[in-house]
Amino acid sequence: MLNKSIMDGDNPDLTEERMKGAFDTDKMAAVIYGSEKFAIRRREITESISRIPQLADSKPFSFMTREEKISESCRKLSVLSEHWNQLIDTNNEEEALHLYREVLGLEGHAFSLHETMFIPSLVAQANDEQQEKWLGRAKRREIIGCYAQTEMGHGTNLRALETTATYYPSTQEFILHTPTETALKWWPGALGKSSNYAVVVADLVIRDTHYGAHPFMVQLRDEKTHNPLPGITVGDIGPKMAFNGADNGFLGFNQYKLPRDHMLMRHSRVEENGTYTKPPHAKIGYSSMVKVRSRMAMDQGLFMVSALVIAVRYSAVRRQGFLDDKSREVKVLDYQTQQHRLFPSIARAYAFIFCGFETIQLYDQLLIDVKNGDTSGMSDLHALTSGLKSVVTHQTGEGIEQARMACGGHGYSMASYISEIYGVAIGGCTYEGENMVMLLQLARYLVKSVELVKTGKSKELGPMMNYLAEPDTQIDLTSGPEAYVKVFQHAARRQVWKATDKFHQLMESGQSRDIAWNNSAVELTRASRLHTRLYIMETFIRRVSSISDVSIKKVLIDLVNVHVNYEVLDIGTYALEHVSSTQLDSIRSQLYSSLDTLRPNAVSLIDSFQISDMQLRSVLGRRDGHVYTNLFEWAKASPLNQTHVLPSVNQYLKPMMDKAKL
Ligand SMILES: CC/C=C\C/C=C\C/C=C\C/C=C\C/C=C\C/C=C\C=C\C(=O)SCCNC(=O)CCNC(=O)[C@H](O)C(C)(C)COP(=O)(O)OP(=O)(O)OC[C@H]1O[C@@H](n2cnc3c(N)ncnc32)[C@H](O)[C@@H]1OP(=O)(O)O
Ligand SMILES: Cc1cc2nc3c(=O)[nH]c(=O)nc-3n(C[C@H](O)[C@H](O)[C@H](O)COP(=O)(O)OP(=O)(O)OC[C@H]3O[C@@H](n4cnc5c(N)ncnc54)[C@H](O)[C@@H]3O)c2cc1C
Repeated sequence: MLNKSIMDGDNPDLTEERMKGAFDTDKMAAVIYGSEKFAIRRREITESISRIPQLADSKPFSFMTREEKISESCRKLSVLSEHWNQLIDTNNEEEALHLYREVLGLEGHAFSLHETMFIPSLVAQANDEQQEKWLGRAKRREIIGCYAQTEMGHGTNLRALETTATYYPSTQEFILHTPTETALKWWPGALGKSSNYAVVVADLVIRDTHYGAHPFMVQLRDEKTHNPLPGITVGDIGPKMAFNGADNGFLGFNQYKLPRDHMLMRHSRVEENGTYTKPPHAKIGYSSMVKVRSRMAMDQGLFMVSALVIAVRYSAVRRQGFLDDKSREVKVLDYQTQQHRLFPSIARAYAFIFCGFETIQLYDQLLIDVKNGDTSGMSDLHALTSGLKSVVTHQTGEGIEQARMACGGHGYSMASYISEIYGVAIGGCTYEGENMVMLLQLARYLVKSVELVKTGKSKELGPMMNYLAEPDTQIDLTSGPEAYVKVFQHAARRQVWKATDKFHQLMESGQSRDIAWNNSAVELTRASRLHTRLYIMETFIRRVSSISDVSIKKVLIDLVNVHVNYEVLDIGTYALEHVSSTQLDSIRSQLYSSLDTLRPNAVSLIDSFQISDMQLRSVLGRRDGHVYTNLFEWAKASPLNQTHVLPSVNQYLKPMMDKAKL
């Protein structure tokens, strides 16, 4: 049996799809998750969780109020705390994240920022003594932490953060203060009600000199009573578009005293007498953001996959309309439009995850290099992850929304759960740097790279930038996926040079640097997107080329073909400058035939992600495919259906109708 999801009693339409799969889904899982070892560990963890009934949702999550969701996730966290060491290797971040996803899903929880930003901030920013003091406690979850940087008035422009940390040598203390309403910390996940500690980013002030954003370890609540400490105002910012299981919060300080050694001092220092030592790289304090951005291709890929698991499985059991055979309605997955809606997103999800593995490794390496005093890789990774986070979040949003529409009416129901996935994923366009802003960060790097080429310093180009110095060449589209890479290289190079030229010309015409930049910004963001999409395509092809298993490689090449054809058509207006409209027509035909080729493996490709029903929380996406019976059961569980007549009917509608009858 190649598709390891096949089980007796499943919907026969799904079983039929799984029987068609031409590759072993366990082997594909090993490719997706980077190693056979981790793919096996994922399955073992999922299996162990299923043997602990208290870890299951106590009722359908979509019917819970916000308060119930928060309480439910805390209940599960307390159950988890009894089993942590048996379930996972607690030093393995990927195992921990898998456990969180399986048990707590994606709507957020008390530890939402603890693993992803609080601990990483301590790892990257605290010195050895500080790590000794806090890291163990954080890892053992004796304390709960978050990352409090954004303020009501400023999130993007970190240089304008208003919260101050003023150092007084006489007492060897910092005074944290929130000088205005707009200086309130606003948005940090799990800050409002759960966390008792935070890494707070504040403007360091010593003897009236402002040194800018620096991280501080701050206790917010009493460890015994959990009450806010004197001088601290903290609370929840209210319901959001999604992610409502998390208590994103506000935080204000009223002349709050903090001992000197609570500034995280691995890279910059304040001595007892107030002498300041600056860090080896000006932006080293931003590393927690780079860490999260380096994870986002992977995490967003998994969000998109969740929506696709639901939409593809449902499309295989949903029958509507006819093709040739008029005796039985077809699976909607057989419609070309449905395939065109879903398959390119499957390809992107695979591509994002492969990129994600690469950037996570790059961050881990950078962390080691920085600890050894080498900060030279920071700019490259900042540029790469800034572009990648922006492109993947945007395309993930598009892909999830298409998946929702691909499920027709039931896709709009919370029974599909796709709207929740969409709401959570789309937050990624904003958090960790608003997408336009981050595309412009990459653009700075691209412009500098063109300037290097223009001044004959191509040898100094960073990784992935050499193509900017190469001349356009003839493209032979019959030469395989590499030809499509060439199309992207041509298009990205042309756009990067065009945007840079525009920026330079505007400055030469007398505009200041900042105004010229702003007047070139749309073209610059286009350049960043093309460059990033080129990187995604190259990584995808490189990863697939490295695979040795024949059946896995074959289906992934089919997926690459969908990807390259779709992507080139998607940038048609840029591509037309390098390929003819006749060539584009032939790419279109190839795309349609690549959709056809992929069709028999569609269900196995998404099954290979091995996302459990517990995590999916979707009636439409159930592994067994028994959608309709369970849809009815799900609706019956609605609180509205627990009584035949609602109090509001007796209170308002009935009197109104009775009055109308008089
Ligand atoms: C969730 C956890 C648990 C389990 C997970 C399990 C399952 C997942 C399921 C659910 C999770 C779902 C959702 C998660 C939910 C919530 C999200 C979580 C966290 C969110 C956190 C946050 O949002 S934290 C706040 C983030 N804020 C930002 O990103 C702010 C953006 N702004 C900036 O970064 C900066 O202000 C700026 C870079 C835009 C500008 O900085 P500035 O100092 O002004 O610098 P510039 O003048 O522009 O540039 C000067 C040079 O410096 C270079 N630079 C800038 N930054 C860096 C850097 N980081 N590294 C290296 N170099 C850098 C820049 O390029 C310039 O270089 P030049 O050479 O051109 O001069
Ligand atoms: C779900 C979620 C979770 C979050 N979690 C945390 C957290 O844990 N900790 C934390 O500290 N923060 C958190 N945040 C805050 C988040 O990081 C910020 O909202 C984000 O960085 C964007 O900043 P902003 O809100 O100031 O947007 P703004 O900068 O006000 O953006 C508004 C508009 O202005 C544009 N704009 C701004 N500056 C420029 C520029 N220089 N050039 C061109 N256009 C520009 C943007 O593109 C956007 O269109 C979270 C946010 C969300 C939504």
